[in-house]
Amino acid sequence: MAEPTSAVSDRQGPDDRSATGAAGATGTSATTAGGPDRDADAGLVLHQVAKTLGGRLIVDNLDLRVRRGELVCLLGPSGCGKTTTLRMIGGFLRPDAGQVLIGGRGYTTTPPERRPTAMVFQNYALWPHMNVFKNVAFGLRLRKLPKAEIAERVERTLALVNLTHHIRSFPAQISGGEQQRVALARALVLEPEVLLLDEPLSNLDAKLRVKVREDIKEIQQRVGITTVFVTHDQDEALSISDRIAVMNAGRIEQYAGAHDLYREPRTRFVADFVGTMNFFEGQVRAAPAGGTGDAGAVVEVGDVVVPCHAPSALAEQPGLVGVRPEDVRVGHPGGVPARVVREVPRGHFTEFVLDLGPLTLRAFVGADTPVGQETVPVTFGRALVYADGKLRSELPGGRAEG
Ligand SMILES: Nc1ncnc2c1ncn2[C@@H]1O[C@H](COP(=O)(O)OP(=O)(O)OP(=O)(O)O)[C@@H](O)[C@H]1O
Repeated sequence: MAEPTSAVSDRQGPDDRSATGAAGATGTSATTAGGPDRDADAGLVLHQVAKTLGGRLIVDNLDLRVRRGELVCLLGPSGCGKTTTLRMIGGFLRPDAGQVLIGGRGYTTTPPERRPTAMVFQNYALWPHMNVFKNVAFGLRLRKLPKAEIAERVERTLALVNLTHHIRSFPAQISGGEQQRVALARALVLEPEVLLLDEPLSNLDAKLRVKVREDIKEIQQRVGITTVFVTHDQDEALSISDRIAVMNAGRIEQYAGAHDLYREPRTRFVADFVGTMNFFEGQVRAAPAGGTGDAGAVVEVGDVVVPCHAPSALAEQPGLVGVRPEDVRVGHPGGVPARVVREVPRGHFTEFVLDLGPLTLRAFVGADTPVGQETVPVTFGRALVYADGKLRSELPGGRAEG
């Protein structure tokens, strides 16, 4: 097990003193054109970080800036390079190129134990023969801190994660969620500048995962610690992050808050990966005068013409159109008739599967929408238009998207 790391006391990171290893690891000032952001207010900066493993480029010139105290999720499908990126931040892997800065200091080539970072692993990596106190105290003992200080810091941290009552328990005597909180305490007790979490909830059942992720968020906010959290679970990322970096094939496709990521996915990949999206080939045009009520545009899919209130762009040619299920509006006047294929009650909303001739759509509608009808009128609230995999957001006359 790698031991989490100690804080570095002077303003310079070790990279600034010993220029070895990764390309460009040293001496770049904040004012250098194209250089990294050395702003000490940036909790963590990755600048053009790259890594090849087994002859494959796994992380591809990645840039990331995490503000002090911010919780950022690296979200992406299996194999996209999330863990590799996290391991480079923690010092367990050395980048082939690029720079890692923490609090404005360079740490690109610094070993894990000399970085102001601490990692929480997927499998907790607790020592089974040590009780909770000893597990949490382990890193402080290695640092040979005085006994009284160790006891004080361990007790304070266990109180923070609400585990004081288990201080003498062994890992096998506590639940999975509690074990995860011990792992968190073991990282936090070192008072790192950056906390790294690698799929920390994947060993927990679904209900407990929700509870523990809320605990982690609450503790992270209370401590105000800069945090990078790796997950492939979009629900987890959307619910706890200040910002989310969506990764695909070693690159960040989009870096934004949960709301923007969901409402304004900049690429087809993000639109598809985050949430549910109806995608189809269609043409988005200005509405013919007087034809579609108050909708300013229409989406044409074959012979079907659906009124649309807020398209991201109008296009002369058919292209890829994306409509979120909650933007498929059911029961509005002026809509085109759609056959109801299926209605699935989902508690606070109902999922409709709708047949519009050339198109099958999913719609999420309020639980108060009448059910049991054969056909329903359909309009679109918002439609996103993608060209070459990228969101088109220009509208004629500079009209902003509604
Ligand atoms: N030491 C290695 N040698 C060769 N290939 C590796 C090595 N470590 C990782 N890889 C490959 O790099 C790719 C990215 O791995 P990484 O663990 O970063 O992905 P990830 O996004 O965290 O995925 P997951 O969600 O499945 O953990 C994978 O295809 C993996 O097989």
